[in-house]
Amino acid sequence: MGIELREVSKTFELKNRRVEALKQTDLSIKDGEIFGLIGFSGAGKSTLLRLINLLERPTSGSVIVNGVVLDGLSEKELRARRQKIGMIFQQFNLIESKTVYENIEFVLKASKYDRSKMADRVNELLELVGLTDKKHSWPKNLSGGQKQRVGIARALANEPEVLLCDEATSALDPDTTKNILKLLKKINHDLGITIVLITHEMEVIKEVADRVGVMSDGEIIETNDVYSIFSHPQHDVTKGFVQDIYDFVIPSHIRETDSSQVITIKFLDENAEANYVNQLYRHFDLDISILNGRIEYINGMPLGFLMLHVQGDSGEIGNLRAFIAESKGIEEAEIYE
Ligand SMILES: Nc1ncnc2c1ncn2[C@@H]1O[C@H](COP(=O)(O)OP(=O)(O)OP(=O)(O)O)[C@@H](O)[C@H]1O
Repeated sequence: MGIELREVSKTFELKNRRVEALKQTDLSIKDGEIFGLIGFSGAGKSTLLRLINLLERPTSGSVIVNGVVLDGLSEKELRARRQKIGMIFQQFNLIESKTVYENIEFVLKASKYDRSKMADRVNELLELVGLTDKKHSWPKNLSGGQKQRVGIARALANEPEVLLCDEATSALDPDTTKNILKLLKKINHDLGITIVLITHEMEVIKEVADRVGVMSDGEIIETNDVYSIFSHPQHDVTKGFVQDIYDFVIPSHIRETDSSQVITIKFLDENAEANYVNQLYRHFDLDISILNGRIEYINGMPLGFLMLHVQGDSGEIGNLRAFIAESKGIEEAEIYE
């Protein structure tokens, strides 16, 4: 089950030109995972996301959600299926003239929800997103985070199997972003809902996603689990995104020569926390000073970076590099400019 895009493409025909927003793409998103799509503006993320619920019709190919071929459905069948695919937006899309309670109730009314159970369902949703005390508030009196919580409650009203998030945290400050991402993780975990989110921030991917697809120029150029994307990015665009989290620059006073070299080591898995530096000091007759260092935790697994300034005999520096190359779980990192 899950979400399958098979040879899907989308071209917009404008008056004087065609825009190939999504080139022919195959993508499988597993049932119950949180899949992140990252890319620069114009990469095609929104187009791909909107193809999953057929808000955009594909120019070619098939969209299959939990075994149902969406592009084979009639408009009426599609409307019914769409209730099983919730969506939240950067600008929240609330109805300003309705209270928080009425905003959620509106979605249930539109789907002809059983009237006798409606109040209970709204209250349950308010509880789930932590807004019970705001149920009679107006959208204009809510913070951005609270507005997005209403958006999430609306999207979950009809018990969807899939939740699509279109830059859902881009209008929020970092702390509020973290809280909303925590809520999305809880929803994914407790309700088993598959989540697809698009973002231009690697922090969001790191915080919440299980797997990630990197988009550039209408294509998914790289797909992997989040740890692998951070530890071994392949494509230059991916390397650029990843570098943002350990933004090391070589200090300008350091002049690199044969006997003065900057080496950045990457520590993988449990080695990220082991004390390799002591070993390096002990084994090599070199002056080693630490210029920068950081450990990231990605889905609970550590990934460490350590930038060293190494001075001494160039042959011995070569030995140190060979030691790093031979040691399991550590390797030299490229510094992507
Ligand atoms: N309805 C449309 N009509 C014409 N061109 C469109 C339409 N929607 C998107 N595009 C074009 O398709 C390309 C991909 O746009 P899309 O919005 O999918 O990218 P994105 O990665 O989501 O960017 P952003 O982060 O800025 O939203 C862009 O060149 C965009 O101008």
